[in-house]
Amino acid sequence: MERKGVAVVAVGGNSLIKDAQHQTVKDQYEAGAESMHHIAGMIAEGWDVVITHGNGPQVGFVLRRSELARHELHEVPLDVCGADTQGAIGYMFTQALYNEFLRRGMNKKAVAVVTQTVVDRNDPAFKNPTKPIGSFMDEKTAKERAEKEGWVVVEDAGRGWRRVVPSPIPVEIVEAPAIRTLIDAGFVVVGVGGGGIPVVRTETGELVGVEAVIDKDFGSSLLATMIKADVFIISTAVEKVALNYNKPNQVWLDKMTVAEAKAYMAEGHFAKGSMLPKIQACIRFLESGGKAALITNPENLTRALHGETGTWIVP
Ligand SMILES: Nc1ncnc2c1ncn2[C@@H]1O[C@H](COP(=O)(O)OP(=O)(O)O)[C@@H](O)[C@H]1O
Ligand SMILES: NC(=O)OP(=O)(O)O
Repeated sequence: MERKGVAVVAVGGNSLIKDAQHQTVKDQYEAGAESMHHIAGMIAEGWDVVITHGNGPQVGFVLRRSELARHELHEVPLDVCGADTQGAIGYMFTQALYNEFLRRGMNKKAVAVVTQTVVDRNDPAFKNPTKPIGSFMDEKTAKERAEKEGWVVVEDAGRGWRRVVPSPIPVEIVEAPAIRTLIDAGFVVVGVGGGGIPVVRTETGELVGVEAVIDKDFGSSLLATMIKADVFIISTAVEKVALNYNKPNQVWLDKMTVAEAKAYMAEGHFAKGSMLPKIQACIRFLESGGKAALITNPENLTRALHGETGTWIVP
């Protein structure tokens, strides 16, 4: 089969948790399997794929479980909670892909890589938590937790209140060379879950975990740069990016250049905490030598790769 190139596909958190009523492991498996079904479609067409994913809700659930059990068991630091989510989501995705390849009669294998992401220990984000994790709460519960448990809480994009933690900028993906080697050997890789487990380098060059959650779009974009991916794809809930999103004069975009994306960003078209980091992550990839970035939803991945839909961002 003709090889089309290497694609890094960042799968959004909403692909795993549709709403507050569908959060069980079974629900998450089914939601993840749906995305894997669409990604298997692009693999069948010849793309070599690295799948990355969010972990915002899940890492908060693991942390909360640890806090609620502290009268009986040791607590789990946030970096280890992140590692736990990579394992659980990596397990779900690779199993869903295994079953998908079996059904399609495809000779492909998927593997999940526990991934560490180096951050700067002096990143100002450590003093200014911004990354929402875990469940949504009402304002009263959020304020009580802030008071009693020392949480920092914010109102998250009109959807309710959430706990926030530091989210430093990723500097290096430690396992990027291993991921590239696996791709070159024909594996489908699941990696950089939750943007990678945040670690810092000590003065002697050793790695140590830190309490933070990296933005998965930024971690995924850095991986795409480091492995020289041909295309960086963000798979989220919308088929295309819009100007004047959700307003009467909304316009869907087929394509924009980096310069146009920056101008639209300055005009405030992309919401902070949702579309803005995705556009910024695409710009970083393209300004670091990447040739093309694409934002679309899982069901339109192959159509978008044929140039029929999605929003393409080019240098
Ligand atoms: N200009 C825009 N165009 C399209 N979607 C937008 C825009 N601004 C904000 N959004 C919202 O951003 C969402 C994607 O962000 P988010 O839900 O945080 O992603 P994910 O969980 O997939 O990483 C879209 O589903 C849409 O609701
Ligand atoms: N780590 C991260 O960015 O996760 P979400 O995309 O689920 O918020």
